[in-house]
Amino acid sequence: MKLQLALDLVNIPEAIEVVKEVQDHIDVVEIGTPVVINEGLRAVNEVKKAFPNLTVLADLKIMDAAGYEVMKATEAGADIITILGAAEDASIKGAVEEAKKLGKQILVDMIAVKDLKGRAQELDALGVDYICVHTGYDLQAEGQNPFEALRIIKSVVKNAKTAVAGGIKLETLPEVIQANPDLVIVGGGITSKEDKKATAAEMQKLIKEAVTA
Ligand SMILES: O=C(CO)[C@H](O)[C@H](O)COP(=O)(O)O
Repeated sequence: MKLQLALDLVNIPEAIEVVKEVQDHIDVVEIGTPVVINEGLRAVNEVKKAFPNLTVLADLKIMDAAGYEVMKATEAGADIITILGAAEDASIKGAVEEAKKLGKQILVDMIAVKDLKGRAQELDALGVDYICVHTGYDLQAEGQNPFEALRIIKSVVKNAKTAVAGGIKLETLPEVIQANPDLVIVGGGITSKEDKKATAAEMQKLIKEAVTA
């Protein structure tokens, strides 16, 4: 089980500062969709250059022209690129094919997918690397969380790794860990804290304890 830090509400220098602080306690750093919208793929490039040993995920939430966008994110230095589960199968196949060619990975974000079970099974058969349940900010604001969705996809996904995102905090991490995802994605649960390093370290500790238990 790995820990991914999601950076959404920062510019490039701020992103680099946050990663400097927590780098010893995370496995993956996500350049969030708002950062890519504000700064472009340059954000992926700058963070990868600053932290070549960290896995960098570009949260492009691709919906179309998938092969091309995966190629551009890869050129910028991304190791994992996201596509939406709601995209056409042709787009998913294009993303997977391009990523495999370039030695990169595809994470499918299931945000807004209604038939989680059915779509997860289809995506699993299409050879994606990760299937991620995600309660976005707009549904978090309505009090929703991704915990039940994680249990649903865990019951059907056979080949892909599973991931979970959406408002996860130190206090809710134990419940997430219990469902045993391969990747736990945390944004505000770390970035909103005064002591980001200590929070990430505590999260990493809980994950390590669970993995070795
Ligand atoms: O992709 C995202 C928003 O669309 C976020 O990166 C993801 O939800 C994780 O951030 P948080 O833990 O703050 O919810």
